[in-house]
Amino acid sequence: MSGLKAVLFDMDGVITDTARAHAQAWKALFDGYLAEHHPDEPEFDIDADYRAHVDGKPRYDGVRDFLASRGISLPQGSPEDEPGTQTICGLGNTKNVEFNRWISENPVEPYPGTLALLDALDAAGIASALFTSSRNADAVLAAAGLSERFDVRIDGVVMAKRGLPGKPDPAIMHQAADGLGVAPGDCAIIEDAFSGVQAGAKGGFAQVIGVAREDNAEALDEGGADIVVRDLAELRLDGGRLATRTLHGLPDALAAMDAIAARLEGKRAAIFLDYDGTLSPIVDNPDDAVLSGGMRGAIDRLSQVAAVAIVSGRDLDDVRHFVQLDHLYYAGSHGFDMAGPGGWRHIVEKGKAFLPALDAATKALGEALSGIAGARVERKKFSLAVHYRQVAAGNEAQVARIVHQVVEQNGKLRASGGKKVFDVKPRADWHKGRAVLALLDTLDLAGDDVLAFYCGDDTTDEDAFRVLARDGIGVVVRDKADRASAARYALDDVEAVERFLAELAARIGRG
Ligand SMILES: O=P(O)(O)OC[C@H]1O[C@H](O[C@H]2O[C@H](CO)[C@@H](O)[C@H](O)[C@H]2O)[C@H](O)[C@@H](O)[C@@H]1O
Repeated sequence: MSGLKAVLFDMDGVITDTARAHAQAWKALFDGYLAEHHPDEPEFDIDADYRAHVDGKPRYDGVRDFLASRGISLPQGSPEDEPGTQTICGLGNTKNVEFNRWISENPVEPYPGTLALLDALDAAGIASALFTSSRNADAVLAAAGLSERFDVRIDGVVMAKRGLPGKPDPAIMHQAADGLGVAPGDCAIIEDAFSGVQAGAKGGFAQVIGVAREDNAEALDEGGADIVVRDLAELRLDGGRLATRTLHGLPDALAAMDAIAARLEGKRAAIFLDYDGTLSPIVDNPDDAVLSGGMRGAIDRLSQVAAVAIVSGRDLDDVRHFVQLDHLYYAGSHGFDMAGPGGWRHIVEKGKAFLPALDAATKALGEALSGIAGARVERKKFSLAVHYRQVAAGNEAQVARIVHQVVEQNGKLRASGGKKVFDVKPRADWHKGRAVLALLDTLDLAGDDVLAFYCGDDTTDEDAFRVLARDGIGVVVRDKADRASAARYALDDVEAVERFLAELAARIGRG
């Protein structure tokens, strides 16, 4: 197989975090329209309806397809129709007003993993281009500081001028490849929408990469993606093709100490450490996960030469009790609850609204799991964990079913799988990665003169690896089972973490 000559990127949800802005704008439009004209129809489902009917499509196609899914048809109208006009175009224009309001009121952030991949493509001499059905590409790229980043850009405005059909037709992707002078068979497509991966699969491209930031990996796979990742930080170039980074394939952080030290030169260090499975070995009973004296000493020495914070899924008080180093910063409940020396405390405001939902889920899960021996519900202030390490193998599927049922009925929470645990967290845009960024800000460490490290072992740590994918260093603790990871280095086990922290402290101390 020859190497890629170009990679073609979709925009919303692939380059910028604007897919949720579209989803919210569509919801505002359709909920308003349905309430007024079809009050018996259920509201627009921001996940299911968004993905099935509007994601990735040109604006007016999205209006038509969603309304058709509810058996509603409207006249097409014209693009000049005022927002609010009862036509396909009029409703599409209303959605656009909502979308533009969102981007004027919220920061538009490029994903660090995408920027890291773009850098790697530049370094390898592989061209990149952007295609999007959006007519707002100018505004979105400007807000993200990426106006000049792509030599070739085919957007919704160009599509309208050239009369190009929308996805799942691959015309827009072919035009982007043409613009670069590269044949489709030498290009990879990166897409987060079902209609987009379908288009890529039809279009004769060398590789189609699906980006499943939510629980839609299976759908993208079925749509024709060759590789599905959660974030582009999980991709690497291998022989000129895109491949997934996995725990077992990542370079060892101890062996790469010289390269790591070189990146530290002239910089201050900020070290973020997960607790279970990283600082203390995984044990059967969460109450027994004590920190060894050796590890405590290594963390303490590191904290003399760098800022150190512990970022855990555990309750804040619980993890502080295990670590027992009062001069460190801590983030508990997956980052919703933070504390530091001198009585500093910061509770993430948006977490508070979820306390009743967490209370209800704790009660429902406690009752539903009471008949399953070994199942345990651990409540943290802003999250909860359902442990099944001590559940008989034959009953594990039942625990999973109960957790998913309770979470679905609750509606305000989401569950993710970890090491023999389901972490149940608020359905809010907050996670360990956001907590790391917030702590860097708080500690005045958010500049270019700081190199941030994050060490972790489980799926919830991937959020932190992703935010540091370009400007920081993610180090993941390997597991027997391989899986994709956004980290850049790996360590074998908790002992290796201790050696790594000790070596890091020594090198920072010397340098
Ligand atoms: O973010 P972390 O600090 O890694 O916390 C993640 C969860 O860790 C704990 O559960 C895990 O470790 C236990 C003790 O080794 C083990 O018994 C369990 O199977 C693991 O999933 C903790 O109890 C949870 O609250 C954390 O969410």
